[in-house]
Amino acid sequence: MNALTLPDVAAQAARQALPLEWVGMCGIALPVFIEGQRLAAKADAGVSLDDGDARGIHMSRLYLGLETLEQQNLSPALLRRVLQRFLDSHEDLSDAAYLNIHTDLLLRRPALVSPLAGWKTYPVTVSARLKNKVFHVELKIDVAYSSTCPCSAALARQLIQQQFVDDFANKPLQHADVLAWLGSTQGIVATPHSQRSTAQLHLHLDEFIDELPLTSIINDAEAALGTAVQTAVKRADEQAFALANGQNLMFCEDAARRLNLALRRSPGVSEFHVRVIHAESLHAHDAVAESHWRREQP
Ligand SMILES: Nc1nc2c(ncn2[C@@H]2O[C@H](COP(=O)(O)OP(=O)(O)OP(=O)(O)O)[C@@H](O)[C@H]2O)c(=O)[nH]1
Repeated sequence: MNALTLPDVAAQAARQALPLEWVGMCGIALPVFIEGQRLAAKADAGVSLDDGDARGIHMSRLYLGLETLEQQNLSPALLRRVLQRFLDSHEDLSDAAYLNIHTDLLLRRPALVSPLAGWKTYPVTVSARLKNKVFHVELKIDVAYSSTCPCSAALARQLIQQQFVDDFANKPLQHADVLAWLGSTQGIVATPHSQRSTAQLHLHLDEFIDELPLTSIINDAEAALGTAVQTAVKRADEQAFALANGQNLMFCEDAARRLNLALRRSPGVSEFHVRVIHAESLHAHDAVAESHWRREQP
């Protein structure tokens, strides 16, 4: 056996005494359980280094502190336990502990009309912090949806009206002729442009919340928008999607306002910031709107 002890550089004094706000590891691969599903995740784990004289933190203790995340459903209570373990393993060094978990939530979504269903991924980040015994959790969720430009729709309708005037001027209107005209590209001469769009939701949760309201927030956001992107699609579903788009024409401002009004009613949410991005098909750039809300303190 080697009688030499292993050198421990972290235990040495720092060359330049200075506290640090965050020290840790980013991008640690691990499985997590969310709503009963085992998902591949990446974790960022860190603590503050308040003892400015200490050379370093103990990375391995943070790494090992993540172990319980593999076995139990991700909940605020579990996150708090992990953060407390970070602090307990860094007594006299750290006052604050941080954990981000990045994953893709997989939800099975039904088709609009047909009995089909399929999977959709929602990029999610769960961020937790424990500082001076105050625990804080935030969620970031991306929700994809379709937006049809209301201006483009109005301009297209005007062209269709103009075409109607041209095609039926000075002619007695026959029901069958009008019906055929309505079903032709010669009659419906223009269509509005739509784009795949993303709502980036950043939510602060109440301190004593029991569960992470991931699915309910996604459901609230998709219901508010009315045009969530679909999974398995037959023609009947596509037609229902066309109707949903026609009945939910949206500028990015409309989408941001809809989300704001819906999310402020979501239980357990104390504050949020919404950013919607319409990846325009009219332009080569995006249309973007942001909105913020914070519950008033009683
Ligand atoms: N603090 C720190 N450690 C690092 C860094 N990069 C790699 N490490 C390594 O992380 C490893 C684990 O550190 P510790 O947790 O202190 O390991 P240990 O001293 O064997 O474990 P304990 O006995 O629990 O303190 C060490 O081998 C460090 O060299 C860094 O930038 N900072």
